[in-house]
Amino acid sequence: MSEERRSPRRAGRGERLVTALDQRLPVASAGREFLRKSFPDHWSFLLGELALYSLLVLVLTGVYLTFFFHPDMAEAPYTGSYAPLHGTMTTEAYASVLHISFEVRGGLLVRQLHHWASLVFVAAIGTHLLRIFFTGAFRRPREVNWTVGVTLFLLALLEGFCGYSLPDDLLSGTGLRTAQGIVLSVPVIGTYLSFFVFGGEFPGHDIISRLYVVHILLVPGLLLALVGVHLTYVVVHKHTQWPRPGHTNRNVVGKPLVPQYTAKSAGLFLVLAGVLTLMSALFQINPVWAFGPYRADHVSLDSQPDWYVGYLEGAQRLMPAAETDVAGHTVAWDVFLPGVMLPAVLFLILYGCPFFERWLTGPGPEQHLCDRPRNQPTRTALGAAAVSAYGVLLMSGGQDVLAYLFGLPVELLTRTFRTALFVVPFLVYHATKRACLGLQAADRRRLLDGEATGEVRRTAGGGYEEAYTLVSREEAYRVLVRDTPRPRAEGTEAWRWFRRHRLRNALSRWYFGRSVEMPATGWERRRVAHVRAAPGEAAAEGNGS
Ligand code: HEM
Ligand code: HEM
Repeated sequence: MSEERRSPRRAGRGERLVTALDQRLPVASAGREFLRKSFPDHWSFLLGELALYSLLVLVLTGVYLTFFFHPDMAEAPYTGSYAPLHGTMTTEAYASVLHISFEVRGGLLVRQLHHWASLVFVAAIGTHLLRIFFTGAFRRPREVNWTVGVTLFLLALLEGFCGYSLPDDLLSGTGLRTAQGIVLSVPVIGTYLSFFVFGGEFPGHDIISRLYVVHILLVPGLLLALVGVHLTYVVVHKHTQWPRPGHTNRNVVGKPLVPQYTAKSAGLFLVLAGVLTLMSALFQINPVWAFGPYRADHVSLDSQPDWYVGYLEGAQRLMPAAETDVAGHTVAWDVFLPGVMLPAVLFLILYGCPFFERWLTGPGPEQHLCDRPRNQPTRTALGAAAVSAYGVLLMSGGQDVLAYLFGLPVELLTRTFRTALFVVPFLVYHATKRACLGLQAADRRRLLDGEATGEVRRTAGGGYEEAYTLVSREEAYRVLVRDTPRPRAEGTEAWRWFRRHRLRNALSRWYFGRSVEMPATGWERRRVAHVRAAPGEAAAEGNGS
């Protein structure tokens, strides 16, 4: 377990206040070590906090909205202040959203703030997940925290979808209709499930009030409880950090929680809240009055879900029509595969990531230093390919809008995206892997030949040469300290033991087999001798298994 680095310094005002309170109420003494917890100074560590603070904005704005929102599907003619809809039959829910938007003081701002915050929330979680993935911060001992994180991601998507459906406008109703189609496509139990969820025929009279309970009670409760578990794990395991001189697998170097980190973090919250408020004041989002209330026989041309659900929509649009009859039950593969199987497989893969890598490496030491993505070419290439596949699906979800915008036939775009879904990730995988190996080779060259200073010198023989300097100690350390698990090799004891595990061996060679050797012996090693660790620091390449 890591130990935190302390340096002598004067206690700040915040710390003195805490000490004074602690003397009067000793409960805080238990948290003393917590107050001195160090936080590494790198922007990518702020993504998790961005998710945390957008969640806070969501809870605050969401509570305000609950004062005015009516989760009721009873219909009545609209009589509010938005004249174009006067006399139109709308549900109570829809009318209350118009009421929030046009009559409640600050209502529209808070609604827009809630919606913008939800988009930033999911985006922050997504990028946070990618940072954890690409730096290998899910490895031992953080596997369980990764699974807590994936569950948070799942809940966030569910929460966003429920919220989006609450206003009962044409767009949210179209989304619910799609969701019902997906539920119906579940073989054998689909019809019963749909009746159970919607309380009868679609849309019924219950779905909004049910989604409301899920949206304001069930999922936020689970989210907040799991965020608590998630952050407790972060405190217990301590942060990962980037390799630099003095940053080792056994310590955490950074600013203490109180006062420096708290100030920085509070600043981040204020900036986020300010930017979100500005966006909500300036940029319109989800103008439900323009879409009109939901009617089962209406659909607008460019109906689009929020971006994080767009990949599912895209998958549905790309899937060719396919149905089979099995023992009197219709299996609608064209809805079931993209609507149920795709997200299920996606999340299973996400849950499995740390365990898959662990299975390939076998038991190993705890890893507290972040991987530079280039040092794990296969993992990085797989991640990049997955992101590109996600991008293709997202664009396919908007294929009608793209067709309209560029004057292209929708069928042409559908066929193009179908091909792209297979070709693009394949190309991205290979290009990324090559790029990672190329970057490693460039690192090695820079270590051995030094860095060009930009100075050109005249040699004694009359020629010209470029001047080089040795790379800095910090840079060399960053390159040399890396985790390079070896694939299982034939002929060793381990190989004999692992002969029974052919699949595992083959996967291990594919996953860890390609990497550029860094200077390790003889003159090469002497060339980078200035990087040799000071006492107490991790030796160069000492972090590998
Ligand atoms: C509601 C959503 C989430 C919140 C509020 C949240 C918050 C945080 C915070 C504040 C940290 C510490 C700072 C940092 O390393 O960024 C953190 C670390 C971590 N998070 Fe999340 N997170 C969320 C979702 C996720 C997801 C979706 C994953 C992965 C699937 C994940 C995995 C992790 C891991 C493994 C760490 C430890 C990283 C390290 O020590 O470097 N989190 N999270
Ligand atoms: C935690 C993540 C949350 C997400 C991602 C989220 C997302 C959303 C979205 C996208 C909408 C539709 C907004 C619109 O009409 O433009 C919405 C509506 C709503 N949300 Fe949330 N929300 C979250 C949390 C909460 C919480 C904690 C509460 C209450 C305690 C809440 C209460 C509401 C209410 C009452 C509405 C309907 C009002 C309206 O649409 O104007 N939300 N939510």
